[in-house]
Amino acid sequence: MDTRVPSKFLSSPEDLGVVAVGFSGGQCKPGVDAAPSALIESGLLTQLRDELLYKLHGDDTVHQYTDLVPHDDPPYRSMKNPRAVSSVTRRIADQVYSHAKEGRMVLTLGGDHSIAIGTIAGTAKAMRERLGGREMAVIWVDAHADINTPESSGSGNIHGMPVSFLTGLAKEDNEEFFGWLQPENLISVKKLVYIGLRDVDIGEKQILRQHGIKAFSMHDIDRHGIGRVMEMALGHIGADTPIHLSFDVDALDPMWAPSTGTPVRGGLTLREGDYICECVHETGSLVAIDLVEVNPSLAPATDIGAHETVRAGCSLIRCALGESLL
Ligand SMILES: NC(=[NH2+])NCCC[C@H](N)C(=O)O
Ligand SMILES: [Mn+2]
Ligand SMILES: [Mn+2]
Repeated sequence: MDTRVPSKFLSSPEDLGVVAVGFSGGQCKPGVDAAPSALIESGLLTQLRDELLYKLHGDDTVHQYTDLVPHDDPPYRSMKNPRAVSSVTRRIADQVYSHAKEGRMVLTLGGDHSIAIGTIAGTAKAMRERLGGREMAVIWVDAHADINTPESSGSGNIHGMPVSFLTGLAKEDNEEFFGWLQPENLISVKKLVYIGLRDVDIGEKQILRQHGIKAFSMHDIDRHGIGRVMEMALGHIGADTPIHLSFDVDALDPMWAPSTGTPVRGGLTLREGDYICECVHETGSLVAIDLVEVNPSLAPATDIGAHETVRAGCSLIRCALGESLL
């Protein structure tokens, strides 16, 4: 049954561009590159086609981007695998842009969260072009803020830095190291909203405070409930702004999503995660969604964990794309 809410900013909202990114270079644990295949094998795309009635574009093949990963990629400004992540995200930006400029909804299956440098760069540019220069908003659902600069990062893992590059807080002129990001690829810190935070580095807290970035931590969700938090989050963005939803599966409690590289206890229930996605769908403003950091090879104790995490990821995506309960 077609239960989708009419879309405000897409010219062909029933068309879904799918980008499957088998890339793990933004962090050090292998396996997160296998997530797109695991999600697809569990039937995600079939469900989107047959149950939610989307026309899928792009392909079922998972991009490995091996042609873009150099043999030798020494750190730069303390970033690990900087050339690989820069060139892969640059390619992703083109892929996402080409779907979004056609007025399609875009679904990107990661991969680690560094890939959001590409997805958001792609939609931000397409929305500006399609909507007369209008800025897009980003809802970043995550245990982490991923807003370290190369200098503030303790790990050097670029999956902890995408938001600093996307907001222009981290700057770099060299094309080899994200210098390809142009003003039209960036988003404003005023249009960024976090939900689910509970493991934020000291340097990141300073950045959030200094720029007055809207953030709803797990504490806020405990205090107000997820219903009120979503009202406040969407109220901050406003009804006339396209939304890119970037969902890190580690926002969910490890009880629901144990197979992920940097799990943090005290997270969202699966129902709260689904609710966030349903509310974003209901706005009619959603233009793109990323699901990242599912790592099927990290299954504590049994491989039931991997299966559960993949299932949770599929559920989040279906909710964001209009699956309704009744
Ligand atoms: N996308 C993620 N899971 N990010 C985790 C980031 C952890 C830590 N803040 C770092 O910068 O390394
Ligand atoms: Mn995270
Ligand atoms: Mn993240």
